[in-house]
Amino acid sequence: MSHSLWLIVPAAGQGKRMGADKPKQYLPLGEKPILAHTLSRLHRAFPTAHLVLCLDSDDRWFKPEWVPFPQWQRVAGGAERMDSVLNALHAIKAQDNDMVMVHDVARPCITSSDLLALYDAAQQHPSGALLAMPVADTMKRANAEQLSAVTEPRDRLWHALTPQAFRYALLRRALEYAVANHCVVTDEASAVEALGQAPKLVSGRRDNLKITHPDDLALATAIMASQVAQSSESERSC
Ligand SMILES: Nc1ccn([C@@H]2O[C@H](COP(=O)(O)OP(=O)(O)OP(=O)(O)O)[C@@H](O)[C@H]2O)c(=O)n1
Ligand SMILES: C[C@](O)(CO)[C@H](O)COP(=O)(O)O
Repeated sequence: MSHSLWLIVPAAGQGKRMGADKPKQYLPLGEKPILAHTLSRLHRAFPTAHLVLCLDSDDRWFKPEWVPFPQWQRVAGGAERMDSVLNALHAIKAQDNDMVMVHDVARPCITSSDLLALYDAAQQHPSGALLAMPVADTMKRANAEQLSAVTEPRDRLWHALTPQAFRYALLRRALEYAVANHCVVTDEASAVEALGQAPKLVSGRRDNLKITHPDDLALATAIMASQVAQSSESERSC
């Protein structure tokens, strides 16, 4: 039996660190807003998936024309990212074994190859999977005066990215457990880890940037231009 794929896109953040006059997902990258780029990348990889978009109830900027999916629904965001995702899980009519993939709206540079690799890994691993990047730099822990107090060993240390994908029943149980136990988790994998399970780390591209600060906008624009140039180059060489 084949199981449905649900794409949950938390997009109810305020973008405080960006400090713009609107939430960062509505800032333009080239000819369209960040939100439209992210949804378009997801749609290119999974055109028949069901999209669940978490938006703030007071959102004044969203336009349905930016959604390329034929099947989609809007749900209210919550106080934290984890509350937005849990609202989405409560709103959908999914089967326990359906696959749920969660992707930040603020990561518009995601590629189809990473999306498909993550999906395959999540199908194979009962505890789910997340895109991640091994830490490349020497890691310092600061003291209260922002002096470099300790160098932390970086072996087996990874940066967590999105998307992260899990079976519906597991992810819902994990986030409900986190809420009931007052654990604030910043990604889905942490909630699953709190149940004693270990999701698979899938090595992802280093250009899957989360737009967070103002200078990330120029970086994302450059990444997208380079990705477009690379894909037309590979099409020409076929
Ligand atoms: N209550 C919240 C908070 C965040 N998000 C989403 O979670 C993702 C990751 O959050 P982050 O990059 O921290 O975005 P913001 O919360 O908007 O940024 P900031 O922390 O600077 O305010 C984003 O896609 C954001 O829209 C959400 O859906 N609901
Ligand atoms: C989910 C995430 O993007 C993985 O890196 C990240 O944890 C979100 O964190 P934030 O505190 O909401 O920026």
